[in-house]
Amino acid sequence: MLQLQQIEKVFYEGTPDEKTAINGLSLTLEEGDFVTVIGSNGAGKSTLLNIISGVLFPDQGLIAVDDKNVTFLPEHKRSNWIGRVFQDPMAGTAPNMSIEENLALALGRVERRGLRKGVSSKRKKQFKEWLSSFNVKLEDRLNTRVGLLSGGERQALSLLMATFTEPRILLLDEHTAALDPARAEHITNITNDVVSKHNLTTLMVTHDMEQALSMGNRLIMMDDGEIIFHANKEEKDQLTVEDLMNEFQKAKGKTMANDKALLK
Ligand SMILES: Nc1ncnc2c1ncn2[C@@H]1O[C@H](COP(=O)(O)OP(=O)(O)OP(=O)(O)O)[C@@H](O)[C@H]1O
Repeated sequence: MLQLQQIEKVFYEGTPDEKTAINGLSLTLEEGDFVTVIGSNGAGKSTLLNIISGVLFPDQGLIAVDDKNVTFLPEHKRSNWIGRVFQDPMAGTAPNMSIEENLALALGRVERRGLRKGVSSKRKKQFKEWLSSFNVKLEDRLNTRVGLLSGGERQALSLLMATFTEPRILLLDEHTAALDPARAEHITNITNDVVSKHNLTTLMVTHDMEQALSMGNRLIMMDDGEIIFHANKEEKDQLTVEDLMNEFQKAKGKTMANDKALLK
């Protein structure tokens, strides 16, 4: 359902700062695929998500969703079928608006209507149901300003806002990295639940190789804008963190002191 063909993205082309961020990358995702994306700093992971979401356009190559060419479709025209959660809990939600206003806005993006004056009681009931399914105790705080929520609560809300509209593609950009281990685990569990509940086609960037191995049905490793290793479900189930480090070394001829080199 998502096809990336020979994607190329170069920053500052023709200048001394020229940097090839994505280098002839091709990738096809089937409906319901959940791909974890790992790679060293500057490997091109965020650029890849930015190109899929229309924040950036590629210099070359083609992006198709459900066989429709969307390569140069602007970001705002993709927002009704792409959900995205960022690393920064402050991103993706409006801090001065309440939980219910944020949810209504997210819904409005898809239902093609803006924020109405107030939220109907039927809608409030729906919001409460959605929130309680996430087990973060936000269902009785619909009128709380989002800026007052903890990082974990905000990430849960962002994840809900990115998924309750059942987007065609869900993009997760290190969305648990800024959280303490207990909260990160909770968001990880919610992510697994919501992705499987809606059978969402998902790309998740992470620096946590354990997480990359335990989540999803496919894994890709990137370096220098290329996919240097790809594992399907069966292969992934057999892999260890050490295997991933070996693959990285094999592909790049680099020696790593420890997994931090790939993780961070
Ligand atoms: N807007 C930009 N302008 C110029 N260079 C950029 C821009 N965005 C990314 N780059 C460069 O492109 C390369 C890939 O960056 P990208 O952020 O995609 O890597 P990443 O794999 O997400 O890294 P990290 O794990 O550190 O977040 C890097 O060298 C980066 O400096």
